[in-house]
Amino acid sequence: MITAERMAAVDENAAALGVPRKQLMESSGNAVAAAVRRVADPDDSVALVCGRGNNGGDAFVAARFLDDYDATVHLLGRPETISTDIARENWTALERAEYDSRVVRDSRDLDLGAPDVVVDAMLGTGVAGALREPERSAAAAINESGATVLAVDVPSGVDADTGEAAGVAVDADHVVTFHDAKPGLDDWDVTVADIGIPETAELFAGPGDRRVLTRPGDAHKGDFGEVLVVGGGPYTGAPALAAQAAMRAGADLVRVACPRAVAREVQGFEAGLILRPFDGDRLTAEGLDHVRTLAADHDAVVFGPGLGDHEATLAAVGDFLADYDGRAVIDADALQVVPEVETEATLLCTPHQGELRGMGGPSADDWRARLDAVADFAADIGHTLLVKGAYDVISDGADARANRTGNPGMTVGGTGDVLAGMAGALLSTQEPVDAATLAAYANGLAGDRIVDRQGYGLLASDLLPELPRALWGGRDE
Ligand SMILES: NC(=O)C1=CN([C@@H]2O[C@H](COP(=O)(O)OP(=O)(O)OC[C@H]3O[C@@H](n4cnc5c(N)ncnc54)[C@H](O)[C@@H]3O)[C@@H](O)[C@H]2O)[C@@H](O)CC1
Ligand SMILES: [K+]
Repeated sequence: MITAERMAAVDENAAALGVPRKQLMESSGNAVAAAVRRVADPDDSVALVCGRGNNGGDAFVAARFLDDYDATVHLLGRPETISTDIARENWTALERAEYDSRVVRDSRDLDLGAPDVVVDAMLGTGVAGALREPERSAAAAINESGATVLAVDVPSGVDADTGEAAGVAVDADHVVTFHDAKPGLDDWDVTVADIGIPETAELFAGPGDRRVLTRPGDAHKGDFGEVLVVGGGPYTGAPALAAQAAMRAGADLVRVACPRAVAREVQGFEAGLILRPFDGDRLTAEGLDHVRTLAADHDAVVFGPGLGDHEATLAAVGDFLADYDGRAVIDADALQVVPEVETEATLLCTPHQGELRGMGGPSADDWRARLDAVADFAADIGHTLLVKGAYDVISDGADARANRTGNPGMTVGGTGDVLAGMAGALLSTQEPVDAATLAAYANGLAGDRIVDRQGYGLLASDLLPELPRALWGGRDE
C-alpha cells in the first residue's frame, strides 16, 4: 500500500536515479491500454476523458497503444492549460499524429457519443476536494453513459488515501493503478500495474523524502517543534553539536539540559544555545526531576550526546524512559538502556553497528541482510532504529529504508551528534521512520558536498551550515 504523498516522494526519487516521470508515464499509458484490452471487444469504441494533469497524460499515451480500437480522446479544457510539460508533450504528439483528439472548452460541449468503454483520466492522486467544472459534469455524463468505466489510477473525485468522495465521483467498474495498491481503493476492482519504478526508489532515501518538510518560504513559527537536548557531563561538544544541528534543521526552539559543572563550556560553543542546567557534574537521579519537567514542555527530546556511561547516569536514563511517554531520539551511551526498559515513549534510536550489538541487536556484513535483521529487531523492541554505517539502515519494524549518502570522511567524531540533533528536530513533527530517513539523508548529503568541495579533513561542525541546504535545497540538486 502506498499513500499519494509517499508515491510523489518515490516518483521524485526515481527521477533522481535517472528514471524520469515521462518514462513512467509511458509505462502507465501502456498499462492503461492493456487494461482497456481486457475489458473491450475488438470492435468497441473507447472514449478517453482526460484532465489537464498527469492523470490525463497517462491517457494521452494510452491512446497511442490503442490504434486498433475506435478511440477518441476528450481533453477537458484548453491545451494551453495542461499543467505539466510531460502531459502537454504527449497531447501535442496526439495532435501532430492526427489522433481523434477533441478539446472540450465547456462542460456542455462534452459529447461522448455512445462509447462501449470510457477511460476516466480526469483526475488522479494530485487532487484534493470536490470535483470542479467541467470535471463534475463530465463525471455525471460518464456515470450516465452506460459504458464500462475504467479509471486511471483512481476514480476521479475519490481520494486514493481514504476512498472518500467529497462530491460527485466517477462510478468506475475497474481501476488500473500504478506501482502499488492505494489505501482507499479496497472497494474497487483494482489492477496494480508495474510501471518500472526501481525498488531502490522506495528503499533508498532520496530528494523525494524531503517533501514531508514545509518549504522555508511557506514556513511559519510552530511548523517545527521545540527540542530538548539532554546531554553533556564527561563530554561537552556533543550536546552543543546536537543542539546546533536541531536549530539548523529548523526547530522553533532548542534548549539544552546539561550538568551545571559543564554549562559554561557547552555555552561556549554557540552563544545562541539556551541552557537549562541541572546540578552536578553528570546526570544522576538528582537531576531527573528537572529533566522530566523540561521534557514535558518539548515536542521531542534528544537523549544521550556526551552523557557518558556512568552507572548512575544510565540508571537515570532508564528511570526517565520508564515514565516518559513523549518522543525521543536516543543516542550514544543511553542506547544500551533501551532494551532493558518498559516505556510508553516513541523512541528513535541511532546506534552505529557496535552500539546496536551493545543493545543486543543483530549484526550482518551485507546491508540488505542487516536491513532485514534490523527490521525484526525494531519490531521486537517496539521502537524505530537508524543503524549508521556505509549504508544506513532504518526500520520501525514495518517500513524498511536505507540511506547511502555520506562518505568515509564522516567517521570523524561528532557527526553522530549532528545526526541525532537533526533527527530530534525532525521527530518533533514527522513520523519516526520519516524523520530518521531524512536525517540520515541530509547528514550524509551535507558531508558529501563538503568533501566534494574541499576533500577530506571534515569537522563535524562543518556539517552545521550545510544542513539547511541539504534539507531544503533545490529538488533537482
Ligand atoms: N509516480 C507517479 O506518481 C506517477 C503518476 N502518474 C499519474 O499522475 C497522476 C497525478 O498527476 P498530477 O499530480 O498531475 O495530478 P492530477 O492529474 O491528478 O490532477 C491535476 C489537475 O487537476 C486539477 N484539479 C485539482 N483539483 C481539482 C478539482 N477539485 N476539480 C477539478 N480539477 C482539479 C489541477 O488544476 C490539475 O490540472 C497520477 O494519478 C497518475 O495517473 C503517472 O503518469 C506515472 C507515475
Ligand atoms: K482518474
